[in-house]
Amino acid sequence: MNDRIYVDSPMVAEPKPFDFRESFDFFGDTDFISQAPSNAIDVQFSKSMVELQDACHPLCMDLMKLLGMGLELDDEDYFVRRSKWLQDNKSPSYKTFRALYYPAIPENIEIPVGQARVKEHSDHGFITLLFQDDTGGLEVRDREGNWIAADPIHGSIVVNIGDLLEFWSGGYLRATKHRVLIPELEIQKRISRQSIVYFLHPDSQTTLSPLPSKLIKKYHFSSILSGDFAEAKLAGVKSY
Ligand SMILES: O=C(O)CCC(=O)C(=O)O
Ligand SMILES: [Fe+2]
Repeated sequence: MNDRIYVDSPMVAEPKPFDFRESFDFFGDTDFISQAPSNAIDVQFSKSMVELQDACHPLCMDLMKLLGMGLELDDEDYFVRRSKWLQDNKSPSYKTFRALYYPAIPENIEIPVGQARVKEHSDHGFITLLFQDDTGGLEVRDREGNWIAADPIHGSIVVNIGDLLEFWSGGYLRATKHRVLIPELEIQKRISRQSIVYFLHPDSQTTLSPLPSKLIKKYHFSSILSGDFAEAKLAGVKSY
């Protein structure tokens, strides 16, 4: 499961609003990168990305513990225990570390009405760590449906709840809807934006069964493997 995926978004010639960005995903076991010769630029880039990804793991562990405590689970390590990839890079999981680049929009391209850098969506996984530069444009939706600007705060990251955690918690925790708009100021429209996102998923073999939490009153499902849930999401299945 060694994979690096480059996704190139079309910049022009799409009739409807499209996502205006490029991304580079690190998925699966990344050990092969540290063994690669270190002269090529993309290898340097990859090594830095993997270093940053690994550096996130103590934080991932803390956040998982906090979620366990917040849900009043007797075992506060409930989520940590189901994410063996935190210690063992080879433990299969759909976790994905993504570098995003939103190119400056050239002056000769008219920005269509409704054009976003990323359209409204929620992420598929457990939680997402989101690092953004100081360009701005990221917005999150609250429970009342209002959009709130998640303005960049130096030294901070945004943590979003994903579809998998919404499902696993029987809807008690809601997946955060978010989008990235093109800021109004003309000058800002013509600069690029960068962000890095870390989509966390439990180990693929983890069974998502009702959580032992007194806070969750009702469940509408019995169980599914985390890997099957992620596959279904990637295949566009909407019912989860
Ligand atoms: O670039 C951002 O700030 C958000 C990216 C995002 O939401 C995503 O890739 O799922
Ligand atoms: Fe997202």
